[in-house]
Amino acid sequence: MRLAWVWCTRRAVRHSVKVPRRLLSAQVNPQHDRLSETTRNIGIIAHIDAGKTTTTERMLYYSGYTRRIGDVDEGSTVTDFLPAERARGITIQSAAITFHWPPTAPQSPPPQLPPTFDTIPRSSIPHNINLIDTPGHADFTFEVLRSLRVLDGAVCILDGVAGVEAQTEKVWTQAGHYHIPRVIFVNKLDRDGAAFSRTVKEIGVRLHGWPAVCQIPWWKGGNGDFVGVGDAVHLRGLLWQGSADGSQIKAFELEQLETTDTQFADEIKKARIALVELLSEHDDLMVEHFLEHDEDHLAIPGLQIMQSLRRTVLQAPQRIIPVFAGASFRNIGVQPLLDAVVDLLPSPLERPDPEISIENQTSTLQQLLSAAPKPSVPAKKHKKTKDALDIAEVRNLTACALAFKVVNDTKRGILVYIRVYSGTLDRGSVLYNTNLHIAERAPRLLKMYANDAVEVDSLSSGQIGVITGLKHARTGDTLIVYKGLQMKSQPPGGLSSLQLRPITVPPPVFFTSIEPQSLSEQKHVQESLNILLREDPSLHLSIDDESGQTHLAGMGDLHLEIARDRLLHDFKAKARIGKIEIGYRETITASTPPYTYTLDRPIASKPAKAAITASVDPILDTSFTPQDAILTAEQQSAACKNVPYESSYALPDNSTLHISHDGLSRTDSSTHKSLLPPHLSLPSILSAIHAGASAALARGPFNGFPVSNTALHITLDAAAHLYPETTTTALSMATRAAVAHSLRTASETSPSVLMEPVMLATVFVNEASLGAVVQDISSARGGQVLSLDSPVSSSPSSASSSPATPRDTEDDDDAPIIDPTQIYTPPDPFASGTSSLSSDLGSSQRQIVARVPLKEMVGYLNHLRAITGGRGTFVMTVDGFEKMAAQRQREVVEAMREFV
Ligand SMILES: Nc1nc2c(ncn2[C@@H]2O[C@H](COP(=O)(O)OP(=O)(O)OP(=O)(O)O)[C@@H](O)[C@H]2O)c(=O)[nH]1
Repeated sequence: MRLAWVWCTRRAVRHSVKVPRRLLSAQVNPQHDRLSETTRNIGIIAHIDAGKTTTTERMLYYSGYTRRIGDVDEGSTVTDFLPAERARGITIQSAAITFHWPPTAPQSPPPQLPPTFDTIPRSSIPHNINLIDTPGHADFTFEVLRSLRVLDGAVCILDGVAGVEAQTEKVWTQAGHYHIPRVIFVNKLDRDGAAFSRTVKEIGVRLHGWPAVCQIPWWKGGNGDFVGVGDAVHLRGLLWQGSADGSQIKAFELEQLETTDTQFADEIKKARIALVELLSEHDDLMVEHFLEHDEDHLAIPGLQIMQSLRRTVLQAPQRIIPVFAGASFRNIGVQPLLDAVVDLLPSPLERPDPEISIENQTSTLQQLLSAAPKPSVPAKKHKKTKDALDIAEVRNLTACALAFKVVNDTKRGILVYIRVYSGTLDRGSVLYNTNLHIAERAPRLLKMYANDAVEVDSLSSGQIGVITGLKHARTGDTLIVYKGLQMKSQPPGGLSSLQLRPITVPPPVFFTSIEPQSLSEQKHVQESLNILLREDPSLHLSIDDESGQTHLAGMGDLHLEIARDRLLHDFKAKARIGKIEIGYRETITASTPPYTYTLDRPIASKPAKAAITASVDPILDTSFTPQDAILTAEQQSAACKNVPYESSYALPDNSTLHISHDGLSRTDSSTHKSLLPPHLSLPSILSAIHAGASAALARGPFNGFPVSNTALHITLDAAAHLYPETTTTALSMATRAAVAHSLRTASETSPSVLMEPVMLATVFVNEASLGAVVQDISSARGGQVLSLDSPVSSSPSSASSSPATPRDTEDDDDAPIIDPTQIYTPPDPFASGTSSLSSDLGSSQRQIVARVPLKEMVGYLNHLRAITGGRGTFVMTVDGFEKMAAQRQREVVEAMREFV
């Protein structure tokens, strides 16, 4: 028997399907739901090298989008299109691609939907798949997080030899945090040492869900080459043979297999029984089907099994994890995986209402659109309450989208990838950017097919697409369309502060210096850096006024290495780039008396005069958290204390700013006229002081690192400090000079101390290497081991109660404790020895959680591999910044001096 999608694939490949140019733009409002229903916004997530890019290439090929299969190792893939990605064979920037599954013939009209999917599978109707390929390397975790926000479902790819790896576990948990339904593809089953069963058990134990084995591997003759899969849902064997590109698949019904390969047929039956039993525990309808079919596990139609799987996958939290098998490099298993994407993962219509924040309070988009916004949870650090928005204001909000990625394309310029969350965004719309508070027009809208693009007239709710020609929008910005909005105006009321799924950027812990090679190069270098920053908000830029150097800070050494490569090779910027160094912070230990600085010199050839009084106090915390290190722009600019004559702000790195402005009330401006020069207002003065103070803290007096744990006190005496020539620039410069002087005085009175980033590292090793690794962490690296666990024995509850465990939980305190012996798996023909899988699992893998200074973790992977015979892996996140002991600080400072 030939399968429908085999035929479709061949036909599509033959005709090289090109998506009709106006397919999407032809959609009018009544069709949007139909389009949404047949849309899947999915991501591929996994540990580095598990085979995401290889699998994506096959998906594009079988969907008829490409004519040949790209190869990661030859650097010819479609999705890894940055030269830096192709050179390293890894994915750095997530690429968003649209294709159709099953493939549609050219010019075919949008699909008609049946009244229900009770009698035919969803995968029999062409779906519009927006696929986001995410990077696997820990340095790009933020890129993964950013992608996760716009996904409706995900395929997690596991390496069938390595099993569940550290980064997979981390990303899986993050996806769970966003309640993203997931299916698993166990890849690389063609490789020596592939262990499907062990991997499935690891899924249960380490990913905390019940694996629903939908396919089992088909080894030729029971223990030979990997040739196909046994399909427990539809009770058949699928054999990939007859064509090198994997487009021909032979299906064998169970009855046929019973005569040709009894053992395999028996195993498919066992898998089906286990599947029905498992589903029955989580889905009442499956129990009904089971009873209707006289309790015969094999008699239940495949379609009903698929529907039951879908219901359980869409449950939140997700308890059942469908597992599929294959080897994408050998072109085995990808077409049924695509069917599973369509059949099991949700459409945008089936996703929870997206979170928003509006005037620093959280709510959901639907609550807002129903014109009854009820901000429920006050955002951290903000007490301000919000009046409900005017109904008319909300009605005029015609579209709302999130810019989730910005890419500089050599051919098309800056591409802003967006996901539309409500309404329809039309070509030429004026978009209001609620992060930057500016409006800009969307000149062109595109749907991206990897390197190819199709222009469309509109993008409707649930769709992912690209806007070209935007000059300002950055990754993470919210874009709204407000009826009648002009380019220079802003939407009324709180709408101008509407943020979709706000995300906190983690603090940068590495930095490098960048200097243009010549003055004439300065402009190009600056422009290139600006693009890099628009693309990646986890990069930070600061200018060191004293040395004139620009500092670029990021999340990891690879992160900065890639930024450097992009700058030098992709943007051809001529710049000298320094060594990648750790981003320490420095903090004062003495207070200073008030110091007044008066600026009295021309600025930009115009007379300028302003004065400011500043003093500083140390905040004596010995550590601070990543949340204290980074504040959102809104948090930084919002005064957190509403005393009329005093404004207080939280600053990054656990510092604070207190401005007292006697006589100038925040709540009553009646006195301002007599006290302020006519061209100044209190808000503009406060914002100038804020900017000057932040600039002074960006470079400390001790070693030039950003200053942390410092309370700044500014006094503004309107009568003594403000002059007719006072401008906001002059005020900002005076503040900066006054604060910098105070910091210097503090540092001279009592030496400043350094604070270093400390990481929370989770290291996975074999039992045999445990001692050596623990010894290395605690002695050689000065780390503190917090827990030693066997992942099998550690229950999720004990894991989450441990402060050491970096699992950011799925808000799921009842995650099941999975006993691996209760998980069905087929036998692994290549499993070693006589030990049972569960004891293998329990004894072989150990998990060490430790806090270790970042400095000691630089280059750790190579060392770990050396002492664990290549099997050890680890993940780490910033746990906070801590004061360094005197001896350690001396060593670091000396090393820095040597380097200078
Ligand atoms: N034997 C075998 N090798 C595979 C298979 N799938 C991928 N590979 C190889 O594994 C390596 C990594 O594959 P990629 O597709 O780049 O993996 P990735 O997950 O995209 O990696 P990153 O982009 O770096 O995160 C490449 O050398 C592939 O050829 C498979 O099914 N079998």
